[in-house]
Amino acid sequence: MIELRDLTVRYGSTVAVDGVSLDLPTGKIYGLLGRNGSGKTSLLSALASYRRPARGSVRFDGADAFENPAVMRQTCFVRDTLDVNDSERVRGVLAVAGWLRPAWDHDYAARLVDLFELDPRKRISALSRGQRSALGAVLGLASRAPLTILDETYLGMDAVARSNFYRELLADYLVHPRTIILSTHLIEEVADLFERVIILDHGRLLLHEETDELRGRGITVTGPAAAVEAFAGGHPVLGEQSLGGVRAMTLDWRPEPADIARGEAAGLTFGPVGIQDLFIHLTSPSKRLEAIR
Ligand SMILES: Nc1ncnc2c1ncn2[C@@H]1O[C@H](COP(=O)(O)OP(=O)(O)OP(=O)(O)O)[C@@H](O)[C@H]1O
Repeated sequence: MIELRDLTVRYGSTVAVDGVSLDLPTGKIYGLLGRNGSGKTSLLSALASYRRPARGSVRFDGADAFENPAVMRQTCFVRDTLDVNDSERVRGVLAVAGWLRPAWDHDYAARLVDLFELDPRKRISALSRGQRSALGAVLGLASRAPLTILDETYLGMDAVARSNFYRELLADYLVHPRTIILSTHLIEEVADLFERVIILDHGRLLLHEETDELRGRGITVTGPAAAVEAFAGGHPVLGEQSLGGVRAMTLDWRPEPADIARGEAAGLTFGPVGIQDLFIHLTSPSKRLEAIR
């Protein structure tokens, strides 16, 4: 169990993380979401002992995490800076990771390097943005660290590389379960990987919930625009999209089976709530107070 208690991170007078308390059972994939500047990187930096909290604590299985060598060996924090020397070569960075990381898998790292078409001889300074991201993904996955934190590392990757990354992450996690925290703005793309979702808003914890429960908070109804609008009645709308005469509306409402049957008879189809719609709804300024219900 990872326990955050009243975790507070400050930069001078800026409070980046404001009294966050969270219990994170190990062996799950977490999605950490929040708008720009909401405190995600600051929280993850404190979690990985990169930054001393101004107040509060992080405990791993009861042990204080800050600058605790035993805990730090178990933690792999990959952020976009990669924390490597730009004059280093890819193969050198991988060799150091293999030396530092107790569970590093050399063969797996080599397979990932091939998959992402990385040239091991290249210097870090010569990598494109996407290649740097791919190297971050290799470092994060092949470390097999009990706590693996990926802070928007895959943002620079193209769609093919990201899809390879998501597939690899899930496949490797199923064989080697560990705690993985993914911070991302590509919410809908990654949401299927999340077992739990954590949302930060202005440094505070807005929500920590099972993904399935979140998806069940409402319903998405799709069909001819007029029928969708009639079905929606006055229920709060979390998001909507239109294409031609077809409309999809996400509603903050759990209809009864009889309502669904009535809707289906009118040609409507139903699905779960999109995490991104919910995120936008919950973090838009007027909705913040409704978040914890
Ligand atoms: N080194 C720093 N010095 C001063 N203020 C900082 C520093 N790093 C972050 N902050 C401030 O702390 C707050 C939280 O920033 P943080 O980087 O943790 O947010 P984030 O959720 O990761 O944002 P983004 O999604 O834009 O990457 C912001 O107000 C930011 O301006």
